[in-house]
Amino acid sequence: MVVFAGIRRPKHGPPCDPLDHSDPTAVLIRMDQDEKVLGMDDVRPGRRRMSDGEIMLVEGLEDKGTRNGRFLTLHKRRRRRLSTRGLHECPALLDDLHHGNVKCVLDRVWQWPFNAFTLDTATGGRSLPVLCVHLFHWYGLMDHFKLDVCRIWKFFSLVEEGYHSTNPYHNAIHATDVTQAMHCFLQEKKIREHLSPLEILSALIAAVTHDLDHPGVNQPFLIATSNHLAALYSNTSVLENHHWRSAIGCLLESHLAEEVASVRPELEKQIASLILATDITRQQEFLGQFKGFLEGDGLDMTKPEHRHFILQIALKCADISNPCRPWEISKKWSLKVCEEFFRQGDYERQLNLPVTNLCDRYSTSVPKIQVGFFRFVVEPLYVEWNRFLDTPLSHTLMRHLKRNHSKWEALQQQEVIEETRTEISEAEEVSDTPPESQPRRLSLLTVPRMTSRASDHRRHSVPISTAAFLVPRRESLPDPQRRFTLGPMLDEDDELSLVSSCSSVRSKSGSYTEERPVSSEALVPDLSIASMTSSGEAQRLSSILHGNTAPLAAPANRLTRQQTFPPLQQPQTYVRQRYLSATGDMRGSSSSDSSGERCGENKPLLPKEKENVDPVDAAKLFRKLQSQSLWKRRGSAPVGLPYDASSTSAARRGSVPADTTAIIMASRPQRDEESRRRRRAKKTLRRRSSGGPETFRQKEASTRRRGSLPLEYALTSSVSGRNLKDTMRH
Ligand SMILES: Nc1ncnc2c1ncn2[C@@H]1O[C@@H]2COP(=O)(O)O[C@H]2[C@H]1O
Ligand SMILES: [Zn+2]
Repeated sequence: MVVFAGIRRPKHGPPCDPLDHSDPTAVLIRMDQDEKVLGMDDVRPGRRRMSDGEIMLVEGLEDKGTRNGRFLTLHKRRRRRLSTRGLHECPALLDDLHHGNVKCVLDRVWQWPFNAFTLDTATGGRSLPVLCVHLFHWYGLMDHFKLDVCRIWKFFSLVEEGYHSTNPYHNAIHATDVTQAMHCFLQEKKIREHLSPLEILSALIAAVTHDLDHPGVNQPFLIATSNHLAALYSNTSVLENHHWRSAIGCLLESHLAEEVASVRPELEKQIASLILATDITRQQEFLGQFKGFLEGDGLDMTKPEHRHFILQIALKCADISNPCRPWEISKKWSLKVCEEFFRQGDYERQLNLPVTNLCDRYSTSVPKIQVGFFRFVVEPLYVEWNRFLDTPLSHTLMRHLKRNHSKWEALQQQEVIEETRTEISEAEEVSDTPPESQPRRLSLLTVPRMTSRASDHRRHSVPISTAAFLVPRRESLPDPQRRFTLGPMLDEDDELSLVSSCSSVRSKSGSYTEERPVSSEALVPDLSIASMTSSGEAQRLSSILHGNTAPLAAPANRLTRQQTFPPLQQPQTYVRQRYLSATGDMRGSSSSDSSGERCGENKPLLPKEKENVDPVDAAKLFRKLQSQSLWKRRGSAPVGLPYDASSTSAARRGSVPADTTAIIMASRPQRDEESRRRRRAKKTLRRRSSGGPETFRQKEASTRRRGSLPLEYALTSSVSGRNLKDTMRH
């Protein structure tokens, strides 16, 4: 044991032996696979079979083991055991195997090439509580704060439950990933040496709860759809405020709050401040301050405020650390985050809202998004982080970041070439086909979406109800070919994992299921945060959130829980009020941010409206409400602020009337795009018919003109403030 920041903790143990002699299960499994004594299909009904993930994990471990010869003796043991026992006769052994695998992953939890997906598979989807309980033990927090292990487990289970498993990206695995990254940063000497147990406790809880109850859409979307949270937090750090308040809700409900009563105010303050710092729109603010410290008097880590600032930066880095993971892991995260963006774009399209550039699967692509994100968001922060740490870990991060960046750039280039080729072949077709019937082409490297084809046809200018009857969209390449093109980007697993559990999906027979009618409820399937109940309850929630820190009686606990996450079983009479709804009675409730940081006061909310309106009229009603309530909504830009209509994202600010922007944005870019397209096609044809050689540069240039606003624009402006808010904020 060594003493660490006043806490007792075990030393790093030697790397565990995955096929430890005391772990007979692994032996049995290996025999099953190698010698086919027990085929997987032979497992009797009712017995538990190994999942694919478990088999892969064991195979991976075995490969390593058998090559270096460490497990030779096990081969002997294996034979002996097999003759006496079969896996199917003792399914409980699989639990041991589970534990062996989990232990193996956890023993490497301090290493950077950590794969949260592997831990999730090994733990049967419980990576979040497993990792956190492990870390709490590892740091000695259980002993130091005399925490009850059951309450700790309950707390992390609640947190896990609070993440939406239906989100491709903002789910519990992302929380696990960020917490592990935070753990790595906390191990860095410059930081570790000075941290107090309370700071470690706050940092870990903040990391694991930093996106709690994330709805899978960003703040501008919540504002544009008049979500009650936007009003509750005055359109300011809406999600981040909700995340930290949800974290406090879990502390209360698990009764962990009572166990840390002596430090609770400080703990809550730190959690709030750390989570609020993850608001990506505040990146410039933090970066400027960080640079100031590094270039000026430096940071004095003996000062609590400096330590807290570094923890804020550490959490921000951990939150966007996926580009710094090894390529295979990083790529997986990239695909997932883009799929979430694209889903939001689909919702926006269905609600007749202007589609955020970054979220439009038809006009942007994963490599494009990644290149912009790496260049304008991740690198600037990590350059400074590396300057501060300057350790083997930070060098490793930078190495991965650069390598991954180059790979995305190469993929983007490849995409440009593919697009150019397709453009030429399309141009040839154009000469025979009237322009009106030309389909919109998908980028070759977009995340595949296995939803109804019908939704692909829908355009802003086409009424939702008629969209389903349009002629199917043609693609430049037949499906199998598209798949092939996606080869370097996606493996089978990626594709499958991107299937939305909520969208229409391809049925087993291969046909596509019907698209659901458009209603705000259907659009965001798991938006539990919007499940506010009656105004009375909302008021009680408000009082709990804003300062009533007295120990809660049971009903109050239940209330917090109910407001934060969807009740497991909703009463029959429960009326959901999402998007279009807010509670009139809440007007009087007051709000104060106990952290004193960027948390807005309560403003009068929209008139009470039920969400279960006629789905066909949802968009109409939505626009009406928008215009009715606009004067009440506060935004960071005044309502009448002139804005650049060419920027979709700018147009989507909550403070700008959604109805007018929807009209402008729905018609303008499309018309422009169409006419540009025709001009381009004609030009290409002219060039080709005149027999003039077309250089690559020319091709590239013509391709670049395609689509709506280039990502670079959004991101560059975002760095200076405005568009980043609208695009990146999740
Ligand atoms: N690989 C990525 N590509 C694009 N955006 C990302 C990527 N990783 C993280 N982000 C964005 O950065 C944001 C950081 O905070 P969030 O986790 O709330 O939401 C995240 C996403 O919106
Ligand atoms: Zn996050």
